[in-house]
Amino acid sequence: MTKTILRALKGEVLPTPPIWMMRQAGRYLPEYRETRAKAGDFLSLCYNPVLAAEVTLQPIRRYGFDAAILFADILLLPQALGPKLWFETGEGPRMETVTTAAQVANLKPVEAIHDTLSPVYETVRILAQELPKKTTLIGFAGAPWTVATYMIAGKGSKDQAAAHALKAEDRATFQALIDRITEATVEYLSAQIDAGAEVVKLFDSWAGSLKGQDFRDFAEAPVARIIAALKARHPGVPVIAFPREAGQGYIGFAHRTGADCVAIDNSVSPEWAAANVQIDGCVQGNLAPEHMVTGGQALVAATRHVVKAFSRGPHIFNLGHGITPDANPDHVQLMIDTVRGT
Ligand SMILES: Cc1c2[nH]c(c1CCC(=O)O)Cc1[nH]c(c(CCC(=O)O)c1C)Cc1[nH]c(c(CCC(=O)O)c1C)Cc1[nH]c(c(C)c1CCC(=O)O)C2
Repeated sequence: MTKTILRALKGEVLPTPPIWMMRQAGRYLPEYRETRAKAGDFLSLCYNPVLAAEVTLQPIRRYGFDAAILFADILLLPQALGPKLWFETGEGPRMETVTTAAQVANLKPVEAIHDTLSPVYETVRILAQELPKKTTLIGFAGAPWTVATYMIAGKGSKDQAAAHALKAEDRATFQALIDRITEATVEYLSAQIDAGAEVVKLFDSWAGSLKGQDFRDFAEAPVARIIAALKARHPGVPVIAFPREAGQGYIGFAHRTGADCVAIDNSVSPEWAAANVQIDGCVQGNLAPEHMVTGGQALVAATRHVVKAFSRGPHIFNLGHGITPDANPDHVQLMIDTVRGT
């Protein structure tokens, strides 16, 4: 019996959509907070295969999601290319910046990433052993544009101004950085697949700030390159792409990149996404994560709305973005029960 997530990714319309949740292993769960405290800090947790596998399994045990997503972070890959990475408590990630031709040239060669990232592959191997037979294991990486925004600014930013400035002022350096991340991402995801990942997902959290030709060049082209390289090496391993807040850019995204599924954020309606994106194949999404905080009848109604809007095509139920630390674990259960009709 093929796993439900893999069936949906092949284009099958299932009577009940399979379900998982972005950031399903995270601070809203007391058992996550406990394991994270044991690990010391977030990065130590990411690089501890036994504990990273443990937090990946926690939401599977508690809720029986149809997929588990490897516990790691999109910033581990740039860290493996050389720049220092740390997390400021209460503020988020900080990185050593890469903004000059010399700094791009000084990044470690792509083959060197495995020295840093081998614990992540070990986490995948543990999970491939320990997950229930019906649960799909999803590996992931950041898409090159989003990873580049953190490398260039050295932190998260609302408008990605530093990356847009480098793109405008030193196109060759910007392109060289995108190319290096693209090549490293192929090796990183390929190693995750070799270790046992059955699906991989590319997170382009800041795709929405790329407009017009920039969207084609930096949200689509690098993702298309990664998918083509992965398909050549691992035919049959599906790829989910998440060009968050792409808006009109969602239309035809699967065709132009080769993605098997497009994940949709909650700034567009499920009806719009069904009519414009799901016509090309499987979609994932797109309940607003705020419902995991507020719960109640509004959650039930919004969940039914998403399920119904996507019911005529292949669909994987998910949130439109990650669940937040202030979410209530009981509301997650209510969402799952509503989707599954139990
Ligand atoms: C932009 C981005 C990052 N990381 C990620 C993205 C893309 C998706 C998105 O847009 O949310 C992706 C990511 N981060 C994490 C995962 C693990 C798998 C999952 O459960 O989805 C995944 C897939 C764990 C994490 N990554 C992070 C946490 C919280 C860390 C903690 O325990 O303190 C988790 C569980 C930290 C992180 N990591 C990052 C930021 C900006 C932060 C700080 C923000 C925050 O505190 O929520 C970078």
